[in-house]
Amino acid sequence: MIIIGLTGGIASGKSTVSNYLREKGLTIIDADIVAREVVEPGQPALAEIVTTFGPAVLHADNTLNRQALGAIVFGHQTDLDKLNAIIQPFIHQRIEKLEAQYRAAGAKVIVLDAPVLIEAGYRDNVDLLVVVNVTSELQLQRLMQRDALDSAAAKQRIQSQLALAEKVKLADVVIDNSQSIAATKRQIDELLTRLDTLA
Ligand SMILES: CC(C)(COP(=O)(O)OP(=O)(O)OC[C@H]1O[C@@H](n2cnc3c(N)ncnc32)[C@H](O)[C@@H]1O)[C@@H](O)C(=O)NCCC(=O)NCCS
Ligand SMILES: Nc1ncnc2c1ncn2[C@@H]1O[C@H](COP(=O)(O)OP(=O)(O)OP(=O)(O)O)[C@@H](O)[C@H]1O
Repeated sequence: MIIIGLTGGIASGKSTVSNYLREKGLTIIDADIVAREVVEPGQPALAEIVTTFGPAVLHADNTLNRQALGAIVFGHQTDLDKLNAIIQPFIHQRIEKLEAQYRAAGAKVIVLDAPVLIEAGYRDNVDLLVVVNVTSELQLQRLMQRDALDSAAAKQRIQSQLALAEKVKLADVVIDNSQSIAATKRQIDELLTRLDTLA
């Protein structure tokens, strides 16, 4: 089974790319979804988060208040490091379990869509690293627009990650998402043709 790692910067277009790959029939593991599952009420990661950051990171119904936790960790590296140390092992464990399930089911190719794939030390677990790239101006503009953030908050989130230019250096394949979505899809089609040839 070939594992394709799909990463990029925040708002660089990973979801846009992975949605198209899903449309084309590929199996996707979405790390953002996994990251939500491991903090559901009753999960050990949530209990550790509350012990570390206090009960203000919970809603009244005991679900995680993501906005409150995001306001603490984005822009405060020490707190982000603490959150990563708690949550990343649970995310890894769940991803490995999903990979094993897909392998057992006979999948030939799976895509791991993870925004902090490289930062989380997952580079060596994937066979091909695809990085979705965009100019810094467009990244900031698209992030502000999508998440209704002001420029300072958007920049804090961008700076919480390894610079996109550094990720590009580690990539096997770079998809440039600075033009139209149609142009991006054409690059993905080319990638799929190359994968077909490899398989
Ligand atoms: C801090 C949290 C609660 C904020 O939740 P919120 O719903 O506001 O944002 P969401 O989870 O949709 O993330 C939005 C984007 O922020 C970026 N981001 C998320 N986590 C991180 C992180 N640990 N480091 C750097 N950037 C991150 C990603 O680009 C992501 O796509 C949440 O991001 C979280 O639990 N993060 C830690 C888990 C993690 O590392 N997730 C990434 C998937 S491996
Ligand atoms: N080529 C494009 N042209 C115009 N807008 C785009 C293009 N690609 C993506 N977008 C828009 O930019 C925003 C960010 O894209 P997307 O959500 O796919 O990024 P992401 O990398 O998955 O982000 P995150 O790391 O936060 O999960 C979205 O609002 C999306 O609709």
